[in-house]
Amino acid sequence: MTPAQDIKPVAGLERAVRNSWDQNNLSNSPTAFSLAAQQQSLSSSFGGSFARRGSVAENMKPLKPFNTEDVKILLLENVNKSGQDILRKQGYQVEALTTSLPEDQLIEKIRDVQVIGIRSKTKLTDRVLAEAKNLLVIGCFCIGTNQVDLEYAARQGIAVFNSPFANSRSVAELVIAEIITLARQLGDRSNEMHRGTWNKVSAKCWEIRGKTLGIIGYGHIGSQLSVLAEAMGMKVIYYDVVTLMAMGTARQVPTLNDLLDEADFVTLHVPDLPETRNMMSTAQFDKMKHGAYLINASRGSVVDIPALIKAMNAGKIAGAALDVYPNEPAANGDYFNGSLNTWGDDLRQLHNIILTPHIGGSTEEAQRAIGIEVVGEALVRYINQGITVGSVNMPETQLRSLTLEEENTARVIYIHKNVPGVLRKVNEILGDHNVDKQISDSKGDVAYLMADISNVQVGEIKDLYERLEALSSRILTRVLY
Ligand SMILES: NC(=O)C1=CN([C@@H]2O[C@H](COP(=O)(O)OP(=O)(O)OC[C@H]3O[C@@H](n4cnc5c(N)ncnc54)[C@H](O)[C@@H]3O)[C@@H](O)[C@H]2O)C=CC1
Ligand SMILES: O=C(O)C(=O)COP(=O)(O)O
Repeated sequence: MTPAQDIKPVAGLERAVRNSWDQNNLSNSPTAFSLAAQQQSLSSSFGGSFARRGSVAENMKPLKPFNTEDVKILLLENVNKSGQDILRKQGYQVEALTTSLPEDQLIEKIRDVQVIGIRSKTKLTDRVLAEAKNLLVIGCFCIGTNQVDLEYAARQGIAVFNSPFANSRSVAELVIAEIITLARQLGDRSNEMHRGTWNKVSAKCWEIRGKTLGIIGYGHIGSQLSVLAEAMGMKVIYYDVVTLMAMGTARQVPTLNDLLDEADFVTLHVPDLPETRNMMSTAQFDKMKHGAYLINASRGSVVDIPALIKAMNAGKIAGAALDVYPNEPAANGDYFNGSLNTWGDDLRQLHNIILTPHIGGSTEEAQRAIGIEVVGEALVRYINQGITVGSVNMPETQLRSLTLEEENTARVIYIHKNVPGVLRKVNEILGDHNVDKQISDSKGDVAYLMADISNVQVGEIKDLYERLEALSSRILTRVLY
């Protein structure tokens, strides 16, 4: 059973109508989750077609106490079927596309959906998110979240989730393969054979045993790689901005230059941040050992490609493997056609360079695991129960899952500006009912409040909802029951 099957939607009044941070520019027009529709689903829930008390077996089924089929989900970039299946089983409307979309088409589609699932290519900028009036949640079916304006999303009340380590192993294994491939010039030999040339050489081909691997960024991927590399007889050093426990006999070095001085192979596993942009450029290549190798499977922004080309042409760098690039296309097809990158042709001419199309995390195992994790442990729990554990841009809050046995109970979710006095006003409104549990936390400008209230009648929910919506601190109100 997937975790998502345990998370039942709580029956409910859902409203995705949102105010933007600037209350004056707001559209309050009802959406797919309009009040009328909610009331309709509400009355059908209580009109006998939906029994609140059911057998355990009945409760194991994906229930539809509110119209889950009203929830529209757009999945881009070939999100794995494992995730799609769970969403469809929940009853949501799922549209799954194999590619990313150009911005104008993305804007057109995002206006209409409550949930979007993306991978590393789709850029959810403030410009795009400003149009996403119905969006409740973004699922990044990958590790990196640099493609989403996380702060802007939070200020719009849109939670963002990712899969923090389900593809780490796949990346680490790819890098191991690349280290050996570069050390033995396998790419060149294979290309020669494909062209019909037998070129048996041992000059400048090496074992990796006893060589030093320098890992920049010792997080999930860097530390996995460290273990694999040591098992193959390499010495491992690493550089990270934080002090981290070494795996095995690896050793943290204090500066990037220390790492570049010592390493035979340098591999990058840092996120895309202002501080990591072009962190490998001319000065860093100059610092590397003569005949060292460079591997980048992190983000294309981290390596200055023209500087790498120069260092390789000068013979300073003996080989490189690139999985990521500054501009990556939205779909499979032509890439090095000269229009995207002026350096494309120069890169392709180099010897002993492995160029892969951002496939570090592209294995069956990783994609299946990511699909299940992002959907089951993030999206469904968030849509159905408002739980934000694992969110990368909202405070992490959790109350135990509400069950359908709990009569006259509602879960209030109130995402609001993190300003003084909000809790007092919210509690004045909730105070007419019995507040069983409440949790509130903030992250930067945004705070997230969850409260389970009992002794609330269905007829009272609309009023409760409207009073919360009227508060000036409000970003998004949801009442689930
Ligand atoms: N090629 C591919 O298909 C994939 C690429 N990635 C990329 O790999 C990156 C790393 O992934 P994880 O290891 O899971 O991330 P992580 O967050 O676990 O580790 C990143 C490490 O980099 C360190 N770091 C941050 N800034 C630094 C700096 N300026 N200098 C040195 N260290 C710094 C952090 O302290 C952290 O320890 C992701 O952010 C993503 O962009 C991730 C998965 C697949
Ligand atoms: O997980 C990541 O951050 C990756 O870079 C993998 O991206 P992808 O899912 O292959 O678009």
